Amino acid sequence: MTQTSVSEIRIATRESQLALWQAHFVKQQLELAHPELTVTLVPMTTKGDQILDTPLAKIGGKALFVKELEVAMLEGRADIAVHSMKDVPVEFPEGLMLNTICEREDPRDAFVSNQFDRLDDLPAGAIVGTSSLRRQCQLKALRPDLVIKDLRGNVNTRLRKLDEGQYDAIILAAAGLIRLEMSERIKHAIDTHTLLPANGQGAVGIECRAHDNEIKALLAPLEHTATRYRVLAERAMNRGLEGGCQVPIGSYSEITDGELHLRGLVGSLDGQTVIQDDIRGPQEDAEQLGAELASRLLKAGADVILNEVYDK
Ligand SMILES: NCc1[nH]cc(CCC(=O)O)c1CC(=O)O
Repeated sequence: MTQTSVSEIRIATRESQLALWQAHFVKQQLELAHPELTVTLVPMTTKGDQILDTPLAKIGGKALFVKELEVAMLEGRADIAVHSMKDVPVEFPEGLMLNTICEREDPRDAFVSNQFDRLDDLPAGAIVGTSSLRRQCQLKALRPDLVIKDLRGNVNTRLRKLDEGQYDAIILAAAGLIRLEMSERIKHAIDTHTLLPANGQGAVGIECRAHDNEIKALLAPLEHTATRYRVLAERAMNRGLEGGCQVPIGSYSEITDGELHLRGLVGSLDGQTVIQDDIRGPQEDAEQLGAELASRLLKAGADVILNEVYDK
């Protein structure tokens, strides 16, 4: 038990099923680590949850999903916010910080379909649903014959649209399906060499007030060191590319015996140009490795691609 005068932690959370699952998961972990502690959920709807019919890239990107939660923490209506790391903007507002990164779930993208078992089985002209520019560009590069159609909404909405026959297959993060106990919908987890995941995919992070030492002490047992290094490297790469909003960027890292291996990708929206590189180094250098890989990618032509994407 940590010595602290804090007896309650309030978790600001979005109301989507996945967000609630993650908040409950953190609540459970906190209660396990600190049996005396009361943990409550403060659910709220964000702009990102309200605007469901417009591609994310057009409405300002990921920040829309976290703003309300951050304001609640700054105003003292909540103490922590639980995020999917891949939805957390690379920079934090003054007074808040990302304190904790929990152990990563399956980081891969999942192929979900009612008729087909694998990406390779899709016939020419098959309609694949995803709104992620990262998935779109990699899919187009792999299979220029597929038709990629926008797909927004929470996990259940996306599955419903597939079941209604609007798509032949959809791509979702495996982690979301696993957490919502729908892993039977995963026909095939696409290996990371075929489809490079988004930075932080599958990892849950906890944000809190930067100077709230009591809360930080209570969060400490939830930290997973290897996941932290990996996610820090991936995020540093995105930061180096200024990949704050929705962009066709993939970054994924693994650690073997303390050595971190980071792979990065920037692609054009049509999938015609894909720039890839990788870097290795001690896990402690996670952020430098990410920054270094970003500058290599920029030099190799990612700057031109990204400027085009931002202009659109
Ligand atoms: N962009 C929405 C989002 N944010 C996190 C996940 C899944 C879980 C995760 O990556 O931690 C998803 C769903 C998806 O991309 O299919």
